[in-house]
Amino acid sequence: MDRKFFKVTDYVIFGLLLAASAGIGLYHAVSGGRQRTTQEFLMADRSMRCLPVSLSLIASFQSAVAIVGVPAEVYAHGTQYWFIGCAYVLGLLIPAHVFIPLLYRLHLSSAYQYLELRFSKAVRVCGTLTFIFQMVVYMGVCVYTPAFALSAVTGFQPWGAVLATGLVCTLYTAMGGLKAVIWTDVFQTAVMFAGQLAVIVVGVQKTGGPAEVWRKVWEGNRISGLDLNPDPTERHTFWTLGVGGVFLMLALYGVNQAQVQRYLSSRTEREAVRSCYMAFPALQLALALSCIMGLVMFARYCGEDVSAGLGGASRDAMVVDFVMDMLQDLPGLPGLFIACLFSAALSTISSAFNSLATVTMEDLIRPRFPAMSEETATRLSKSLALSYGLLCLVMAFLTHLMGDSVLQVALKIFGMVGGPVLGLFCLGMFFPWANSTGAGVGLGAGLAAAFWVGIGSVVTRSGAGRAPPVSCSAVPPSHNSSEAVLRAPSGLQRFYSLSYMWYSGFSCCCVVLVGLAVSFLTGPMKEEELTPGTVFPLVGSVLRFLPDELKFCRGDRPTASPPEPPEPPHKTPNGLPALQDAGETASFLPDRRSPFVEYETAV
Ligand SMILES: O=C(O)CCCC[C@@H]1SC[C@@H]2NC(=O)N[C@@H]21
Ligand code: NA
Repeated sequence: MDRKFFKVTDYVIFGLLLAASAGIGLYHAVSGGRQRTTQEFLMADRSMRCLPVSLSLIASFQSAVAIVGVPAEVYAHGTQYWFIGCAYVLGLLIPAHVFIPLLYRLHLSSAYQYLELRFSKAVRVCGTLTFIFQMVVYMGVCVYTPAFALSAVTGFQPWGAVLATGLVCTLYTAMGGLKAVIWTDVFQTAVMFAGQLAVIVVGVQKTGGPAEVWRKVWEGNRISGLDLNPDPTERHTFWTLGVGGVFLMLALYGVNQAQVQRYLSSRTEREAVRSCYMAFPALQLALALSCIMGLVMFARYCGEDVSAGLGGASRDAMVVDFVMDMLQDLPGLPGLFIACLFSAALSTISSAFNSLATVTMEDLIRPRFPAMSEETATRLSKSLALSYGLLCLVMAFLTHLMGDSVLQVALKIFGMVGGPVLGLFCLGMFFPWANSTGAGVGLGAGLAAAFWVGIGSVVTRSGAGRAPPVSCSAVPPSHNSSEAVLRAPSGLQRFYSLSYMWYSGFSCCCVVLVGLAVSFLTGPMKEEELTPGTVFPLVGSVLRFLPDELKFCRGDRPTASPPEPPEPPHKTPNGLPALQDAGETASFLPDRRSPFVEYETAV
């Protein structure tokens, strides 16, 4: 690939992006409460409205990985990946109506405090450490991707870009806290969409217009139909993306601290729920833009077949090469696209820093030093954000060694690590019998199973998903070509060929099944032992319809008239009685009130 160098205007645009991001961070460092308390630094004073929160929700898990990885995926395999958009429906509805109501009313700062309320301090620490591992590895991918894609085609010193990104990001995150992170996310999401749109408009125009692009992608068999193949080892089908993708979305938008912190920073529960709804169209737009970019790239290059010999990683770099090819004679636009790439990276990395600092503070440090003063805690939180910044630069280097397509690496991380954490929360919220031992053993089993299949698939090089040859004429769809027949794996080989899109669902179910089994073996939880508000009410109402002998440990309930209910709690918007008033923290002491929140109206 010939090296295309930036012109002055490109450097100016890119510099403006970094300056604007740093500026927003500085503004929040010197305005409002000047970030003097952890409530402001980590929780934005719980004052955020739904618009910035919804854009920040998108930005947190839409990084350069998606900007580069999705077009490369569509270029090589067609638009099958677009079906992950079907997972966004349940992937946002369930967080809005299950996770947010339950977590918001417990008035938490960290999602993992829930695990202590429901299970034990040990389970909370395990959940926190698992989250930290997931985000540190993911951050490495997010820092590495734009820097190396950029250096592949512009001679930009890669580690210089990594340092610039890391430093600017650490600067505004460590100074401006969650408010700065959310407002820079809003700005960076706008830059991200603008950059992708520019590439698509110019790309279509340079490839002979929409009709010509459509003809080439259609003949090149890049428009995938609805693939209902039930085989779980088939890399991308409607089932792996539309159903397996729901578990992936729940692992991110339901229980991941970066997203939960945004829900908890909303001024009311209704604002948090609304931000979930508003995230839906923005997520669909982001997905559409990156998939269309891949199609335009295919229409542009299908005759030149530049990607056949390339591996996953270099196919990612090809996307940036395509963009430079399209935009090089339009001054400022290459700079805009690079700004888009780095905006996507910055908004994800800053969210990761801030959520990592929050859980480290709230889940690991503060419980050990309860007497710590507010300003020490705030200063410590800022230095934590800084240290995580440096750690992610190290992780960026390790990513360099992975070699796979970055989209694949990121989605595997979410599956192998996010899935088990999702399982832990589901075990706690939907299965009242689950106890701490079950939760701990279940989490371990889920992680072990996920790493077994994940590492097994890398070691045996199975489930890689052959890319069909790239040519303009119609090529046979990849899944029924000859090597698929040869590839029919059996036994353990088949297990290793499980589509990585099933990792979240598979590991989540492992945690729940093992967790329940161990809980029943070691004595299931009794109703009175549960902290109020830690089990989702749906379970309570379902149990009410069960015949009495199946009722959850209610056998010992006195048959006399039940004790008079405590003063009726005031209602929340959706009819559920509020478990905790705003200021209260959830009571750790078991309470006579049933953990299944009885409520008059159906949800
Ligand atoms: O872009 C990244 O950094 C990670 C790849 C996308 C992560 C998942 S895919 C489904 C959901 N939609 C998004 O935009 N991000 C998450
Ligand atoms: Na992002």
